[in-house]
Formats: sequence, C-alpha cells, structure tokens
Amino acid sequence: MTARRTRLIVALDTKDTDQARAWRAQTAASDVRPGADAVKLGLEFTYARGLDAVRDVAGDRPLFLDLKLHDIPNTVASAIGSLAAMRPAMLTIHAAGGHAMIAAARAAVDDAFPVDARPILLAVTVLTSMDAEALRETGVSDTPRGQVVRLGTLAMAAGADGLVCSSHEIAPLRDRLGDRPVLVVPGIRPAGTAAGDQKRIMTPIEASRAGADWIVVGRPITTAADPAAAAAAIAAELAG
Ligand SMILES: O=C(O)c1cc(=O)[nH]c(=O)n1[C@@H]1O[C@H](COP(=O)(O)O)[C@@H](O)[C@H]1O
Repeated sequence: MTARRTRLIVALDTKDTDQARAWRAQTAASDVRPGADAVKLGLEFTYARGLDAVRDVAGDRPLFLDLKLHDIPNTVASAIGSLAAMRPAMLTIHAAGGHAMIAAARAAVDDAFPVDARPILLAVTVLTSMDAEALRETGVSDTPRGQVVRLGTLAMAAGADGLVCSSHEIAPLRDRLGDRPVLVVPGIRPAGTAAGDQKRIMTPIEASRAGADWIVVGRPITTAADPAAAAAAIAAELAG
C-alpha cells in the first residue's frame, strides 16, 4: 500500500495562544520547504482558551477539532450542533460510545453542517497510549489489534467516515473494511525521538507505507529545537 499520499497533521498541544499561532506559522508549507497539511487543536488548548481562540489559531488552515466526544447519544449530538460555527475539517468521537452514540453523531453532523462543509467524522478506536495490559485493566481481554478492528467495524457500520488508530492496526483494518475508512494515525515517532506516553508507535514513513491517510504528530515537532525543520523533514519523508 504505497500509492496513497499520506498527509501530515500537526498537533498544537499547548495552552498558550501565541505559542499555538507560532507553531501553526512555523509548520506551514512555504516556497522553500514542505510542511503540515492541517492543524489539530484539542482538549488542552480548547479548555484553556475556548472555541473562539481555536477558530482564530486555525485561521485558513484545515482544522482537526479533536474533542473526543464520548457521552450519551443526545448529549453528543447536541454538542456537535454547538460546533457548527467552527467549520472543522475533522471531528472526533470515541467509538467506545457504541452504535447509538456514533449514529447520533452522524445524524448531527449531517444536520448541523452544509453538505459542502461537512467535517470528516472520526471514531477513536483504542488510544495509542494503551497496550494490551492497559486494555486488560479496562476489562478488555482482546489484543489492541482485535479491539481496534472490532470498534472500527462497529463505528463504520454506525456511520463514521473514518477511524483514529495506531499504525499497527492499519493493515487489519484495511483487510476488514477496505479503502472506505479515512485512517488517521497518531503515535508517530520519527527515528530517534522519545516515545513518551505513546505505546503503539511507528515512524512517519512506516505509517505511510502501512496505508495511513493522515498522520498526527505533536511533540516530535513542537519540542524540537527547530519545529519548522522537524515538520519539513516529516513532510519530506512522506513525499518520498
Ligand atoms: O485523537 C487523537 O488525535 C489521538 C488519538 C490517539 O489514540 N492517540 C493520540 O496521541 N491522539 C492525539 O495525537 C496527538 C499525539 O501527540 P504526540 O504524542 O505529542 O505526537 C495528541 O494530540 C493526542 O491527543
């Protein structure tokens, strides 16, 4: 699976608006170097600065609004309705919320957004920070791979457009679900960078070869001595 072009999302994980703006600018592609295709703003920034600041920082870049909604169907659907003005390119919910919650999210996206501005509805399967032991602690005795395929199949049947998974589950998901799901893959660590709290990791090129549509990279870019160069190096690696 080497034909697809894998695109880069940079995770702007900070509480600081100026810092988020600076990373956004530094990681944008320019005439002289490649860069990120989209920005992700999530729980840390949104809780600290609010949705207006999220919209402001994203500016004209495609926005992955990563709020990982997980609640009863009515609450998730209503929350999605509250996000209509955000014009996100992607939105996240947790697949573990189950069929009814995912279907309610699907209906809310279709209802709240015009057809030509509908975000990609992504269901997070098993967090990339979890290994088999962490899953067992939650009562799941299956492997991460088995659980990702189970939740991914459920989420796609309930109306999700795509899935968030680790690079280790791309092949089994493609085997089960084909090309239809948009696969967004965090847990990316360029060679020589620290794993930190991530457990199921791969390098950008490995994830791309495995068939990721998008990879999500935060700290390997944002804590680099030169974030612009780090983003450009990953984008160049993806471009081959
Ligand atoms: O939904 C996500 O984006 C996500 C899902 C997941 O399973 N693992 C995961 O790391 N993420 C996000 O991807 C980003 C990864 O950041 P780094 O580990 O710093 O590269 C963070 O913003 C996480 O919130």
